[in-house]
Order: sequence, then C-alpha cells, then structure tokens
Amino acid sequence: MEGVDANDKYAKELEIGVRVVQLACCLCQKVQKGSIGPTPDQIFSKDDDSPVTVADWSVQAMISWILSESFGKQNVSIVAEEDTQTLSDSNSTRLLSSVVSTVNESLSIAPKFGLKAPTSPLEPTQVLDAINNCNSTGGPTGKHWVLDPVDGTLGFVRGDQYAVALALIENGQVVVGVLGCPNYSSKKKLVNNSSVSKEGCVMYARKGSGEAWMQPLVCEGGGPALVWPNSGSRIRVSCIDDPSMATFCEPVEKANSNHSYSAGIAYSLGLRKQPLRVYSMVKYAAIARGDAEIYMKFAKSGYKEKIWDHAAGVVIVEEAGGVVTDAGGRPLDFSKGVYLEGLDRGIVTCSGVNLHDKIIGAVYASWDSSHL
Ligand SMILES: Nc1ncnc2c1ncn2[C@@H]1O[C@H](COP(=O)(O)O)[C@@H](OP(=O)(O)O)[C@H]1O
Ligand SMILES: [Mg+2]
Repeated sequence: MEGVDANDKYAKELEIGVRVVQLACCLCQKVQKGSIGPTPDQIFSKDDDSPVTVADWSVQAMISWILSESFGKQNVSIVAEEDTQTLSDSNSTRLLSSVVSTVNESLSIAPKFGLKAPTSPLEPTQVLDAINNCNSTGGPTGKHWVLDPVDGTLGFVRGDQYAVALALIENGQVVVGVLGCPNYSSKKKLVNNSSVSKEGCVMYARKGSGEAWMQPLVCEGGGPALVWPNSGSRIRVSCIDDPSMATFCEPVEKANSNHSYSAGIAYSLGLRKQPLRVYSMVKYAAIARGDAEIYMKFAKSGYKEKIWDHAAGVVIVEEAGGVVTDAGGRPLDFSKGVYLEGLDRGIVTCSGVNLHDKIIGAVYASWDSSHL
C-alpha cells in the first residue's frame, strides 16, 4: 500500500517532512547513545527553567537548514521552540562546537534519507543562522512550519518517550503533521513505561485526506535507504467507546497537568484503568494508533499552550478518525501566533465523538468545584 499520492497538494512538504523527521530521530538516537555529540545527560536550563540539550538545538538547526534548501530560504517561515541565546554566550564555545559537529554528522548521512547534504560542513555561523531562522511567530495568513525539535525533553534525558514534531500551517489550519517517536515501536503497543523501545516510528497525515500513516524508523541497522512513497501502514483510532474499557493518557509531570482533576473526570465517567502517563506528543500518537482512547491535559490556569506542542499531533489524530478540542469542545486555534490563544481550560483528545461528548460533559459538570 502506498503512503501518499504524489500528485496531491502538500505532497512535497509531506515527503520532505517525513524524510527530515526520520533523519532528526536518527540524530536524537545517536546523541542518546553517545555516538555523536557530548555525553547524553548534559542538560542546560532555559530562562523558564525548562531543560534543553544539544539534541534540541541540533535538530532545530538541521531541520531548518534542510527546509531552506528544499523550498528556498525566502519561502520558508518556521515557528520553533529554541533560540540561540545560550549558544551565543561567550562561555558556550564548547557547547556550540558540540552542536555544530552534531548537525554536520547528521547532515552527512542526509542522502540515505533522500535529502541533500551540504557540499562542505556548516560553519558555526551557519548553524546559528539556521536556528535563528526559526523565529517566525506564525499567524492567520501564509504558510508556516511549526517545529518542536525535541518534545518531552525530560523524557529524552530519562531515556523515556519523546517526539520530534513538525507541522505545516496554512492560513491558520494545520495541513501537514509529522511526528517522530524514536522510542515508540511501530510493532509494539504502548502499555506503560516498560514499552520504551529502541525501534521507533514516524507517523504522518495530511489534512482532509482521511488517512494517517506510520512507518518504522530507518536509522539503525544499516538497512535500506528511505524510499518514498513508502510502504507505510495505515493507522486508525481505537473503536472502543465504552468508558469502562477505555485507556486515558496524560502528562507524566503533575506540573504540566492536574492529575487529580483528570482522575475525578475518569471516575465520574467510569474509566477503570490506571492512567497511562507518557511524556510528549507520543500521547497523540498513542490515540492515533489505537493504543489509548483518551488524552486529557489540564494545565495550571495562566499557562499558555504553544502551537508546536500540539500542531502535528492534532492533524494526525483527526485524520486517523479522532477528535481534538479544548475542554469547552471548540477546535484548537492555530491562527493566533505562537500560542493557542483562547484555549478553554484544557485539551481533550478522544478516539471518537461518544467518549469526547462524555468528557466535555463531565468537565462542565465538575469545573466550578475543581479550583483549577
Ligand atoms: N507548566 C506547564 N504546564 C503545561 N505544559 C507545560 C508546562 N511547562 C512546559 N509544558 C509543556 O509540556 C511539554 C511536555 O509535554 P508533556 O508534559 O505532555 O510531556 C513541554 O514540551 P518540551 O519538553 O518540548 O519543552 C512543554 O512545552
Ligand atoms: Mg514541547
């Protein structure tokens, strides 16, 4: 079965997106194994105290460079998580050279992924430029790529689930989503933390196609180069709509979502299973693949969700047959810039409308007493 008809709209964006996310997953796996870059546990803190690693900057630089080469720098607008503040510090020369060598090692194997490698290794200034080129703020018009180079950085540094998330927004709508999940096997169900695998997958979808796809990572094992259109397999959400049989997932970190509130919703709906706590957008991947039926996230009041933490996951879940809205039942709005402005209370993702209606109803019934 073929993944995508080459004549379709966004065919080139999807193809390049899948190829470059495959390459990015490979980069992350190599950093994690210590085969490129510094020791994998080297973690830096950003201004908001969130962690960042060589992999985050390197993936952002590499993807930014490939997108500019593929579509022309003047045509590419990218909204992405990282900036060069820490890297440009005069005390960071060793860190910058780690990023530069990681980017160059990764680009040197780009042809295996059907992508063009630079004719000579990138200079530090080119790497910094590539990161800085991702300073778009998106908005309601035009095409914007949206990138979270390593989503779930905590999962990455703990050897747990994390994701490389790339999406394309056009006129405020997510039209392409690619989600690389380096520790989520294309063959094995995600059950709990022991389901961390070293043979990950990439999922992807194009808006309106009614199809979502998955392919295994091609990084390891010296296997064949990535071919496209490929023999990816179709993925589909679960057909379970009985709450007592359903699995719900949520962030691992209590700081990122209120576990006791979601436990209350789960109880009121008759969900019996323990929550599946997973780092990163792998939660969207689990819904799209049918490994779970519900994903709820209720961040602290005042926290503003960023578009790169959701764009790719939302279109993949929707094309796989699922539903994603805020907790008021409205679609997420990707047209307002970097943040999901106007988001009502939280995010509710389900495999189908029946479960979704029930959760939204339970949120309305319980919110006033929730102290959120
Ligand atoms: N206080 C907070 N509340 C909700 N989400 C937060 C948060 N602080 C960070 N996040 C987001 O949650 C993401 C991790 O998702 P999860 O908690 O589902 O694993 C982080 O992505 P990064 O790891 O890319 O920074 C970050 O964007
Ligand atoms: Mg993120």
